[in-house]
Amino acid sequence: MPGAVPNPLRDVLDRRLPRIAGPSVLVLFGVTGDLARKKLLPAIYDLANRGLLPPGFGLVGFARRDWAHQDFAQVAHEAVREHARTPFREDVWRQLSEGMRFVPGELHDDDAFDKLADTVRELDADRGTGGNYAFYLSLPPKLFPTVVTQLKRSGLAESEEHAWRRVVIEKPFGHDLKSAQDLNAVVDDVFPPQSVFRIDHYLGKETVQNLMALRFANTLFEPIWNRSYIDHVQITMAEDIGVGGRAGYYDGIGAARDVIQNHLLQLLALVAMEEPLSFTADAIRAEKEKALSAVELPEDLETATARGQYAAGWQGGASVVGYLEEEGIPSDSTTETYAAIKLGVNTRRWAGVPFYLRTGKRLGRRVTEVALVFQRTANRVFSHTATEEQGANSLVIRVQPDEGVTLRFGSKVPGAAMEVRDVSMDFSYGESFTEASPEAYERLILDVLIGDPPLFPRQEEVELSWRILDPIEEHWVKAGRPEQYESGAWGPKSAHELLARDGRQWRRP
Ligand SMILES: NC(=O)C1=CN([C@@H]2O[C@H](COP(=O)(O)OP(=O)(O)OC[C@H]3O[C@@H](n4cnc5c(N)ncnc54)[C@H](OP(=O)(O)O)[C@@H]3O)[C@@H](O)[C@H]2O)C=CC1
Ligand SMILES: O=C1O[C@H](COP(=O)(O)O)[C@@H](O)[C@H](O)[C@H]1O
Repeated sequence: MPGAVPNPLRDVLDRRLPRIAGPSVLVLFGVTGDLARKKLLPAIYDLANRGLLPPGFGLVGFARRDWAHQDFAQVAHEAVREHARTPFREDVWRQLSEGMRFVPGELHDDDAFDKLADTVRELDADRGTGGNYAFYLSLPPKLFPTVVTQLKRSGLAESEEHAWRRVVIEKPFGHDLKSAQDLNAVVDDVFPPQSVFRIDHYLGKETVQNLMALRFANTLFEPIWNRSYIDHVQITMAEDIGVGGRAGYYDGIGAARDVIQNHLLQLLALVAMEEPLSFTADAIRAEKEKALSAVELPEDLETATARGQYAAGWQGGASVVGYLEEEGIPSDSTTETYAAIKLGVNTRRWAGVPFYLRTGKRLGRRVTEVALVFQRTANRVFSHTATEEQGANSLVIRVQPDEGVTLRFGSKVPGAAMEVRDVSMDFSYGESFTEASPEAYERLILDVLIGDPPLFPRQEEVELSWRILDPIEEHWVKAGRPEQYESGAWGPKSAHELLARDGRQWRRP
């Protein structure tokens, strides 16, 4: 019986069937923010355009603006025109915008929440969304408990028996272990675990999901995916943008809490974990949790970490201001905009293999990649000069923007001499697939509306990640001001020294 054959990719194959959201209302908090404008509203339109939202879908925005419904629809229209991936279609937009409502208010204001509850219920009745509501918290993290408490107080969190409620919580979930546990206690008091969707949008990226396909659907990589062959792993998330208009959110949070605690440690978990029993949420999360539990911090955090703050410089042919001169940033801020850390993973597969993680704003260019750098061969039969242009073999998963995978290895240079030089074998999504990659938020919002949890970290993963980061953050508080680095360069000197001490260097993506 074919269905009985164990096949870990079966769940993925099943996903080729169209998955369409059922009737529902999505309530979006923080609708005027950067994330909502650039990603969430365009993703909702793209889902509608692809026919993955039901015709009666409702969208309610909430923010501190004196807007009428049509003002919100106008803002959403501009966001969609500017950032959506699919072509603009008037009929799709009309249907979507007919289901849009806006409620102005402060999150602490009970009256505003009561108005929100009335608006959602009226829309539900108008559009026939069956009492199914999802609440998306695209807000500064300190406001998450307030909203969850208000959802309970206003009765919005409570559903009739036939309907569902889901809450989507943006990252970072807390700012340390204790606050993550406190936040979870608040959330847990209002929503059952299966209704809580902690978003880490990196898990929605095709290239990140492909890590599992690459490893577990091929015979080629897994046998060498271990300490016997791999010298070290580098995980890089570099951005060329600065803090932009997000001072209020970013200052005091910093690069490590903003993206290492979540995106980069999730990438580490996907690289380090063992093959899950299946692609169900429980099976994947269990393996990621084992990997995160095995993470070890080096003893000397001073030499195993680096952090920096961007100074003025040149980027894309223009001069840019330093972090301390950005609007809304205190001139004595010690928030880091660059962070690098060295971690170990104490498992049979990885013992002794360092994982170097780095992220920063205002770096040379925008690129995210995972590079597995292999041990060098003895090169016994080659003269030193024959291999001087050869580096270590590497397998690079190019997460973005040039999505694909590169295998780098040495090859004979044509000619009479036996000379070896590095060459690349490339897989590029654009060339290999006719199907375009959906934007991560498109995939994740759809999963929320369908109620499909595998791409959402659970509380245990969040807590394990804070356990890794907390001692580093504590060390940095004692260490004083972060080192300045020039905008447009590749981070502070201490980050380069971190690898140089180990006889290695950062890849230049
Ligand atoms: N921006 C990004 O690229 C990404 C962001 N995220 C996450 O998304 C979340 C939001 O980030 P981002 O959009 O960048 O933040 P912004 O600072 O750009 O937006 C914050 C939003 O929160 C609203 N808000 C703030 N205080 C209140 C309040 N007291 N009452 C009502 N509304 C309030 C603001 O509304 P108002 O107009 O009233 O001020 C605004 O809509 C964060 O958790 C962040 O980590 C995750 C991945 C990427
Ligand atoms: O989570 C975040 O991610 C964005 C970068 O996202 P990407 O998908 O473009 O890599 C980052 O700018 C932001 O600071 C952070 O909160």
